[in-house]
Amino acid sequence: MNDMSTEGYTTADGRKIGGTLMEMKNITLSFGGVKAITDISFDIKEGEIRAIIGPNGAGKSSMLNVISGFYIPQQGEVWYQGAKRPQMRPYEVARQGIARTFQNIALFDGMSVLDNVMTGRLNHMTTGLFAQGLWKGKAEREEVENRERAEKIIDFLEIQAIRKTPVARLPYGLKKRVELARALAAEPSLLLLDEPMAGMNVEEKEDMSRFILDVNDEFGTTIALIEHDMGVVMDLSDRVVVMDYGKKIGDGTPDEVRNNQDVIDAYLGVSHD
Ligand SMILES: Nc1ncnc2c1ncn2[C@@H]1O[C@H](COP(=O)(O)OP(=O)(O)OP(=O)(O)O)[C@@H](O)[C@H]1O
Repeated sequence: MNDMSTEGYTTADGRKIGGTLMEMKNITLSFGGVKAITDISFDIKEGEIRAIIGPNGAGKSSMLNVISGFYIPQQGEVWYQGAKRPQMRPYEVARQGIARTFQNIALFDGMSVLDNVMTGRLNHMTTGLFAQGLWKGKAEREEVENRERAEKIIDFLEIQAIRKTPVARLPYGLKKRVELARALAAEPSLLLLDEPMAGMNVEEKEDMSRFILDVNDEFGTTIALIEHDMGVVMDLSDRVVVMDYGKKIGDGTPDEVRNNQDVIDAYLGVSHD
């Protein structure tokens, strides 16, 4: 059965957005007595930058974890590339082309930037150790391709100068960029960013915003990001889902969401720089 909408749209800045890539249908997720997500539905279209925002504890991380297969909702369906997704482990979701970054950086601290980015290529290594022994040529070709791809992304995100540096020595903002590089190395169809700007200073936030826009523009990558800070995402996103206490209270373009009374109420008294 194909439930994929072909309906796209054109953004205010003239970019063409395609049909539905992912659809969350009536998702409900509880932890014991705590309902983290209550009956939420929304879609993500090909090529768009889609944000999920909301105050503390709204359920944003839980939703990202449902998309990436870390949490299995008690109710609802996840549709991806036109098919209902069966229950899957996170590594299987990753193999389907969904890559993510984490709120708390999850890199290999002792390894160089290049080696960390190379770990993003693991899903593209078809030759296992045994096969590498039998078909040395194929394994070598694959290694060269993987390296070329990693280097291309390193150039693109302007981290060439630190490609040999162990990640542990990098400042926070650069670590976040390396994490983005690693996720991109997987050539994802859908890139999930978990609070990519959290803990950053204004300049780092501006850099990260620019890289997110450039990635979307250059590689056509569909991006879904969650963010606490409403101001940051409004300039960046094509459409925004707003969550509050596990419920969806708004969904639309940044302008629509900004003028939504429920959203204004939810954010009143909540500081967001
Ligand atoms: N593993 C868990 N076990 C129990 N409760 C959880 C778990 N994860 C989240 N929750 C609860 O679910 C609700 C939603 O949390 P979630 O982390 O998804 O919100 P959030 O919008 O991402 O918040 P923040 O902006 O603070 O990161 C909260 O009440 C939280 O305490």
